[in-house]
Amino acid sequence: MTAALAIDGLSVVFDDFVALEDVSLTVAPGESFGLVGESGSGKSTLLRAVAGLAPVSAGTIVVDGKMLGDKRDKAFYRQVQMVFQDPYGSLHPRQTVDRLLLEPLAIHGFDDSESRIVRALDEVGLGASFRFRYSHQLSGGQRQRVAIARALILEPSILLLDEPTSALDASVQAEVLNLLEQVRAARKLTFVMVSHDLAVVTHMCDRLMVMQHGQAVEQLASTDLAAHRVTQDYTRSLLTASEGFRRNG
Ligand SMILES: Nc1ncnc2c1ncn2[C@@H]1O[C@H](COP(=O)(O)OP(=O)(O)OP(=O)(O)O)[C@@H](O)[C@H]1O
Repeated sequence: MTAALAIDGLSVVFDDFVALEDVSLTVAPGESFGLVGESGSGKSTLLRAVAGLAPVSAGTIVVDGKMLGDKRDKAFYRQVQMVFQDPYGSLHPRQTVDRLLLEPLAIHGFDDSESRIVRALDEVGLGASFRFRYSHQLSGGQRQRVAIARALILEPSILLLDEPTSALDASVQAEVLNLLEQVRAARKLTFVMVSHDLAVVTHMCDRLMVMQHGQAVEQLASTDLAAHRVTQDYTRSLLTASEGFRRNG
């Protein structure tokens, strides 16, 4: 079976700082793959490199059998969409939800925008009453639903999710994670999801990669992480830290 995403020997260097070094991973179609690791370990850089937002210094990225070059074309963004952590920064505050959803449809030349916008709002649980509100009038959770609708409206097969709920309150976080799970199941999407929260990744992802200092420490199934079947000391220390946090928190 052709992998949804195959990364081989990927390195990203900013000036002389090595943010990613020789990272390889393969994600199957319909799989949900997590990236975990301490702050600065290169998780976002990996997603950004796939999306064409970080410079690839070495290695290859193949999406659905197609090797990506330096520039991403329009077809790539129909296939791969990214959802960022901060729904305040990623949506223009003075645009209506309608305008925000129309923009990608116009760029890609869709002529059935009316029905697509109605369907997208419904799919993310917002409904028609939100259509002509401005994004600055929405809560963080509602904004993130709009960001998800905007990502889904082009019917991508892969979503790159960079800490999609970590800017939200705990209860809203759970709602948005549930929404993401629902749309993944309904549309048979492939997810690559960054989170600093091991519980979120264990819950949402089939497999995950642990990263440290821009390198892959190990890859394992979420069930193995949950059962503490890990091989590397660094992964063990992440587990201990997250459990300590939970006990004290
Ligand atoms: N455009 C850039 N120019 C220079 N350095 C960068 C750039 N983007 C990222 N870095 C550096 O690369 C390293 C990895 O950053 P990255 O954002 O990928 O980490 P992360 O694991 O996602 O961390 P966090 O969980 O805090 O978001 C960091 O040291 C960061 O400062």
